[in-house]
Amino acid sequence: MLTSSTPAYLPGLGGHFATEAVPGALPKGRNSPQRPAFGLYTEQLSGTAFTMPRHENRRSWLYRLRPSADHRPFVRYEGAAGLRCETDGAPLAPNRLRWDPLPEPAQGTDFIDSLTTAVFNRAPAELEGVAVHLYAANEERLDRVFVSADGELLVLAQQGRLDLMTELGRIEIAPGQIALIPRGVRFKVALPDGAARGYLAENYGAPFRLPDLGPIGANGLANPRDFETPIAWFEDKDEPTELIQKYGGRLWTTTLDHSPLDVVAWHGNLAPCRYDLSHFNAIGTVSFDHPDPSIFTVLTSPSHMHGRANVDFVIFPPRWMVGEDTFRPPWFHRNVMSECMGLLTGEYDAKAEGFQPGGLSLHNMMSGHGPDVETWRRASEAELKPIKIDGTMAFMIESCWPFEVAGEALGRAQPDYDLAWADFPKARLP
Ligand SMILES: O=C(O)Cc1cc(O)ccc1O
Ligand SMILES: [Fe+2]
Repeated sequence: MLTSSTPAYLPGLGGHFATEAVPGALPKGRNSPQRPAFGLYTEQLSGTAFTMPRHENRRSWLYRLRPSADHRPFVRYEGAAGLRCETDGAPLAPNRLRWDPLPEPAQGTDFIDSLTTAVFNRAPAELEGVAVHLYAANEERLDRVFVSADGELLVLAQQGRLDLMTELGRIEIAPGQIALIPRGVRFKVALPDGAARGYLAENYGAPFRLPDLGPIGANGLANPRDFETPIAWFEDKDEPTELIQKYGGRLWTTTLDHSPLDVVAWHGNLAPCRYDLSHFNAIGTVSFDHPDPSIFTVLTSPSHMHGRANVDFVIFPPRWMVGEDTFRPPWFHRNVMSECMGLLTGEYDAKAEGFQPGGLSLHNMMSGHGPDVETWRRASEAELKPIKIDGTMAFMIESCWPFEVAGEALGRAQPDYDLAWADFPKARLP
């Protein structure tokens, strides 16, 4: 049995896993025996309605030291002042926006208190929409556990590793790797490098899944075997532990007399996982034209309209550009979908400057955008030999619902982003 302090993982996405940290903890042949082994408590964690069709049904069975029902009332949590899906009250303007990375956090800022909302749409109770938050932490607080009842969390590490100690196991991610934490799964965050920065997309809607591949065939893009789910891990800790829950867009707190990360064994298909974006099998043109960025979809959360995503998580990874007679960077476009982009490392091929790693941009429904003037000039004049776009990883959280801008974030936006598209020379007719 694996007992080392290094997390161990089970490969695959969408499978049914069974794992126990103590031999004999997992019941055999049934979910809720009369007397579970060692006096463990049985709990079903449902990520979809009981009645969802089988291929979309997500739930796991947890066997834990204490039932998670054992807690006193939650009261409002007053920290994490930046985690607010609220506007400044003004109507949403059809402006393009871009942000520099978050400023240095004050000393002693942990992961939870560092969470800062940038953009959001819909509301948790609608079970649709997504919020994009950033984190920049420099303090480890292992006596505090976080959980979002509002949505599934997609964690994108940009600087510094995270050790996500979840109820279902421990996940380590380094910059360029992502983690997916299902709605309702509790976790605390260790910072092996002492500090960390990154992004958090909180998906209120249908759980993320791999996109259909259509004519691409049975393989490609993100392959299921590259996702890794942790084996069961738990802590047996009878010490005061603060449990901070995001619920209805607000934060709530209660203090337990034990760690809630006490799941000794579990089985099912609702579990956290991680994925290294360098495993993404990028597909692009080998003839001409710049394809739609949907070819770079890692994960999708469908909306109720077939083919139109509640959220697509899209990346722009290192890749060869070989298109002939083609303007190779992203074209000018106006999109019915709304695009929020971040940059994990390197440079993004549509922007010559101003879009920094750790930064964010917003191009909402029907906002004209695309290459900045410098990128347009270079790409229009470039010799079209094969070139490798390397050392870069941008991503997009694309949603069918236009994003609102958090009041606090609006004040931090770059004042002159529109200038990225000023001074294009006018076309000359014959
Ligand atoms: O706007 C962006 O930079 C994202 C994007 C990239 C691309 O290659 C095509 C369309 C698109 O929206
Ligand atoms: Fe775009």
